[in-house]
Amino acid sequence: MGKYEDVFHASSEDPESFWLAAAQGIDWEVAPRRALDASGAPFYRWFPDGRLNVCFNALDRHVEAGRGDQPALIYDSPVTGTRRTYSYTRLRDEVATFAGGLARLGVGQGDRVVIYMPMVPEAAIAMLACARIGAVHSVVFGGFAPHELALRIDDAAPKVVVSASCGIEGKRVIAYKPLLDRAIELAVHKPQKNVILQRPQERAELGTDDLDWADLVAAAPPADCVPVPANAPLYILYTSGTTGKPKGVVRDSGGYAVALHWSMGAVYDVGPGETMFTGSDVGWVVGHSYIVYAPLLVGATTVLYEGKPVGTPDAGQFWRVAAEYRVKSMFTAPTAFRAIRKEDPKGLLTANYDLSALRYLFLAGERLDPETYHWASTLLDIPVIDHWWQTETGWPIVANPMGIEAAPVKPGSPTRPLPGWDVRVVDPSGDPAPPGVDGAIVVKLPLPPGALPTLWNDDDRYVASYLSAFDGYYLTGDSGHIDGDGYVFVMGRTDDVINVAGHRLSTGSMEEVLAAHPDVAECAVIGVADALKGQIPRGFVVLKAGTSREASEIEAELVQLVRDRIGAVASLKSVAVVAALPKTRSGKILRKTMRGIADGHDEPIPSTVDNASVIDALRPVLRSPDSTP
Ligand SMILES: CCC(=O)SCCNC(=O)CCNC(=O)[C@H](O)C(C)(C)COP(=O)(O)OP(=O)(O)OC[C@H]1O[C@@H](n2cnc3c(N)ncnc32)[C@H](O)[C@@H]1OP(=O)(O)O
Repeated sequence: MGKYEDVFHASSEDPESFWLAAAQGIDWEVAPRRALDASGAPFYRWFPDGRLNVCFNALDRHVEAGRGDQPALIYDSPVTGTRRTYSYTRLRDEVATFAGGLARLGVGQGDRVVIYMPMVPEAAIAMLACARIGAVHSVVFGGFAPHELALRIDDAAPKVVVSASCGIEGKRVIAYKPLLDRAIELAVHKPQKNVILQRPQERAELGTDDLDWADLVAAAPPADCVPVPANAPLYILYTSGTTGKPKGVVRDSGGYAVALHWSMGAVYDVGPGETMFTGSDVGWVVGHSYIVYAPLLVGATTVLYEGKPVGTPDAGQFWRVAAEYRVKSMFTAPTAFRAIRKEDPKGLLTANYDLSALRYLFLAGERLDPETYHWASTLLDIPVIDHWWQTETGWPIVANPMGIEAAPVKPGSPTRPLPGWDVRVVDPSGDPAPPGVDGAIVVKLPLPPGALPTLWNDDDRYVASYLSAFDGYYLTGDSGHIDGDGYVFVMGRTDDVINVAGHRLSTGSMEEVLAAHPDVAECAVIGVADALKGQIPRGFVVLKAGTSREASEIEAELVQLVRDRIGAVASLKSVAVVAALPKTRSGKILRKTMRGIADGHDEPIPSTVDNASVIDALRPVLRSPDSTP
């Protein structure tokens, strides 16, 4: 057996010993004597008798161990021309002070704090400050519109919201405060205070419920770490479901800390004093896990980058960051690499930088197409590691573990399941699919430490969404197959969630927005293949009888409506008014057929179709987004 097989075998034969051994990488106030508590199955808990503080593990313990002068976080912002290095001591002190400020505002253990911020170090400081005092943060991605922020505020019911005066998107300055004000207006729950980081690019006008970040910290005494039970929630992170209401993924403290710490060595091969650069956003789980928590938990240096892979100002910025900070592991989404390749197809800009420290490129967040894989691995001549995981899981499910053993790569596959993950593929009746045959990808319960224990305030939805399709298994919502060598191939989704530039979005929630337009009788939104973003959404609407307005006018309104309600991140740029939508005889819209045709496949027409001529009429519109019916 190879080393991977040995480790995997150890994790599945005796998970209790395996995870208790991994737990030794964490400093506990009370060390756990048990790993798994299955007494409440299907709700599983990890390290039920342990107590810890995640912020202490991320910061204080490294200072106490003599690493206080080492860089913990490097802020690199080409859009503002700023570079700032936080040593572990400085980051610990700034986090402790902000935590003291939050405590002064009445935030205590278990209270929620919503963080709606651009990619500035204060976003990470606010997250760690919550962890320090046992508060639960919920970071909302800055590309979401007020309506989406309001939904999250209502669900999380935060005492305080932390935000900034503005974000910077390429060359555009986006004022955040009006978006926050609008969200609070829309929300039923009203936070007691908003803490606003004033940025020089655009200062916000503060109201009576607002506090300037600088004023808060100026008057705050530093707060100590508050040890919490391992099962205390560290954060809530919302993700798209099949309806407009996002799902609040809960992350526990102990299991997450153990899993992330273990993954840094086993998967990413990054340890104390080494540097990781994750080109993502703190609003996504990749940002939570591999910009903020995991690198700090192991005493590494993390790079927090405010900019884009291209255009800020050029396609060489990721190489610059890698060279300047001697990055060992770089992690980003395939879309970022497709964008770089589009701008610099031969990768000529790499020649300007010393990439000798760069050992690995990790890619996740969406399917890695073989072309991008080959381009990146030929250009960089280092292992390019596709890996697969989800907001729900918190850390990778399937990956080629660089710290254990590098397996031969099969382009199109993220390789084999990591220890802790018993991944299966099943047919619709729950029977195992034979090797190479596509089906639903599921994971046998219990999920390992770090994965979601439930949804915020919604155990029923947790069971209904993830556990009820196949008894004893977690439904990933992804489809694919496992080949004869145990390699997993993730091919797509089984629901109406789409992946646009590594952003997980619900077509159902976009349909809800289109359907709310007064002229729309019915609609469908589908995700179609896109060379740059992987997938993009396209909308199709049928107008109410008697509507006499210009179709183009309504189409433009609908595009704007989705942007206003969900946010720019939805990337819905094309909505077409059509005469009818294809349906089955029972009235179900044939979205899968529409998607197949739009993607240029020879899509079979289902025998249940009500009126095949509707499909014929729609075919040219589906094939070309610009053609009119
Ligand atoms: C493994 C578990 C997971 O999957 S966690 C999720 C992992 N996903 C990621 O890390 C996301 C990776 N993608 C990216 O970083 C970006 O999409 C990259 C590749 C950099 C491209 O960025 P960009 O060119 O802005 O395209 P986009 O599709 O992201 O943006 C669409 C429109 O939204 C806007 N937007 C984006 N972010 C913000 C923000 N924080 N605040 C305000 N607006 C934002 C963009 O500017 C863009 O707007 P517009 O349509 O051009 O006007």
